[in-house]
Amino acid sequence: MRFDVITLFPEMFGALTESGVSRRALQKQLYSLNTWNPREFTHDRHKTVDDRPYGGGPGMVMMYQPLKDSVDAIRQAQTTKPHVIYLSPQGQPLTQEKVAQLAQLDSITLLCGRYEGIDERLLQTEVDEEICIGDFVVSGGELPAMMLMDSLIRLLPGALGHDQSAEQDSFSDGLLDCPHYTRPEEVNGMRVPEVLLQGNHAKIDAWRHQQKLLRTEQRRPDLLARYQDGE
Ligand SMILES: Nc1nonc1C(=O)NCc1ccc(Cl)cc1
Repeated sequence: MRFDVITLFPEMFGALTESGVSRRALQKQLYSLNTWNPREFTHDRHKTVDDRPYGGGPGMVMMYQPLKDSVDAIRQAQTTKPHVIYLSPQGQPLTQEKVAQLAQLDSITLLCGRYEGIDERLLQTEVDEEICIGDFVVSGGELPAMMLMDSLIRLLPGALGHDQSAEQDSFSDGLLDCPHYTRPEEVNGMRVPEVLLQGNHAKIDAWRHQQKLLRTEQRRPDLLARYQDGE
């Protein structure tokens, strides 16, 4: 998987490349990451990437030209046609199902906005889809982009060791995850459920599935409805 990211803060993406599953996957060359700073595609002394909004109002808007030139440079840098995604609260809500679909692509370009927004003409002409990671607002598209990238990277073959498989993830089967326990068997007077200690794997699997259903019904009945409809 090739990732290209358009961002004013490329150093933020060290959070992915410096630790954990995403660091190891990069070392194993399961994906590549190139960041592109629109400031390097400006031609004025002040490297201007934003300007005041037409129609007035607070804040600034990211200008079309530096972003367009960034996208053009990314298209020029590869033979594959990248799938261009803009992260914003105006996008389609991200689901694990969508992540699984995107994980099949060869090249994804992520456009990270800052300020109040991006000139709409760039979105209309260069962006294939807008994705929202939750109904809340953060200060820029970088953290949402890293969350999307992390959810994709962990699904790449070889990213998770054989002992952690993405198939058993919460949401991978549309249900919430079951409770987990590890040593010691008793801590502060609290014991591990006996079924998990007896080594009967059919019973353990049944208990875990029942816990997933119970937890989903209690915490996210909306997901249960979709699960039962076999969606
Ligand atoms: N929620 C979300 N899901 O995806 N992105 C978000 C989000 O809050 N982005 C902040 C943001 C996005 C674009 C611009 Cl120009 C400024 C700030």
